[in-house]
Amino acid sequence: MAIENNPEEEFDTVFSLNDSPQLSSHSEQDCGKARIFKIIVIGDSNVGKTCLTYRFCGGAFLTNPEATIGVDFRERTVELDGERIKIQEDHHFFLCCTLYSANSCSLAHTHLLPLRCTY
Ligand SMILES: Nc1nc2c(ncn2[C@@H]2O[C@H](COP(=O)(O)OP(=O)(O)OP(=O)(O)O)[C@@H](O)[C@H]2O)c(=O)[nH]1
Repeated sequence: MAIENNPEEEFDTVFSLNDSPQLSSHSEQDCGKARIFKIIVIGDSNVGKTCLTYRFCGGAFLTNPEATIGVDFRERTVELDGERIKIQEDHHFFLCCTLYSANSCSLAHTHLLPLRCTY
């Protein structure tokens, strides 16, 4: 069973360079303790990638999202079976375009791609 963060205390997120630095509360101390899982979220523009990841990492729905240019990055630490696990999430619009052209398939929904796990 996963124990979720208290969003107000442990919401780790890194927004794009244009956003306020006060929103980031990433702790360097956490990096060495938790196993890290990286996830890529891809999908067409305006399908809800930003809101989905913000909701997962921040515990709240983003009411006024702006279009993401390039890549957005957030992370969240959860406790699973007594182990601290850090989930790092990138969401990409450009990668989606690349996959869309390569596969000639529709990416009308948000997709989650597990990338790798590091210690
Ligand atoms: N009704 C509804 N609207 C949603 C939901 N998730 C996101 N939206 C709306 O969909 C629009 C796009 O959401 P974003 O999260 O910015 O979408 P995105 O895929 O990150 O868009 P890009 O940054 O352009 O790639 C916004 O107006 C959101 O308010 C949802 O679950 N339900």
